[in-house]
Amino acid sequence: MFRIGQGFDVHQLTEGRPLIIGGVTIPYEKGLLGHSDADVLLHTIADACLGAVGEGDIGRHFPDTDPDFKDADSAKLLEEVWRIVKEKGYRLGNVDCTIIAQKPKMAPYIEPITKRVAELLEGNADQVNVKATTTEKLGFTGRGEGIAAQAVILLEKI
Ligand SMILES: Nc1ccn([C@@H]2O[C@H](COP(=O)(O)O)[C@@H](O)[C@H]2O)c(=O)n1
Ligand SMILES: C[C@@]1(CO)OP(=O)(O)OP(=O)(O)OC[C@H]1O
Repeated sequence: MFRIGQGFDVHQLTEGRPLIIGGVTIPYEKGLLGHSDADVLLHTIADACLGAVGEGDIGRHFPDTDPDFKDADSAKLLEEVWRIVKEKGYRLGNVDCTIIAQKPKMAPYIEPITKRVAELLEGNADQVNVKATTTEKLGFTGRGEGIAAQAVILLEKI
């Protein structure tokens, strides 16, 4: 049996924060703003996982009003989400993600991000695909005001 889930998330770019995407710190003049470390890709993947197993979303599991999650490492949040997925008897089929960012150029970081996501979902790199796109300078992503990410995940019943 298979379950499918999708995720979408957006965070604002601001000065004075590190840019962390997919668990990888990327050198850039701005970082993402959030209650946690604002890792837009890991949040998106966590939401896709939770959606696939009918467990709501990350805000329900890790409220942004809870001081425990202030500046939280989103890898730890995804590990917790993955524990729920495994508890329900699923393993990774594959996950396909898109990072929507005008800048910075993501290409040099796609491989380390893919490896990290595979590690967090206890799969292999060939089960994880990470893409990036600009929005051709259109909209909030195009103006460099924020970064968005989306993901679709397929889980297989063990
Ligand atoms: N932040 C980004 C955005 C895009 N890329 C790569 O460039 C290719 C072309 O992007 P378009 O938005 O013009 O279609 C895209 O397919 C990515 O390979 C990137 O590395 N970083
Ligand atoms: C991750 C959480 C919790 O720290 O906070 P943020 O970093 O603000 O991220 P968001 O994607 O807005 O929603 C989930 C939150 O509850």
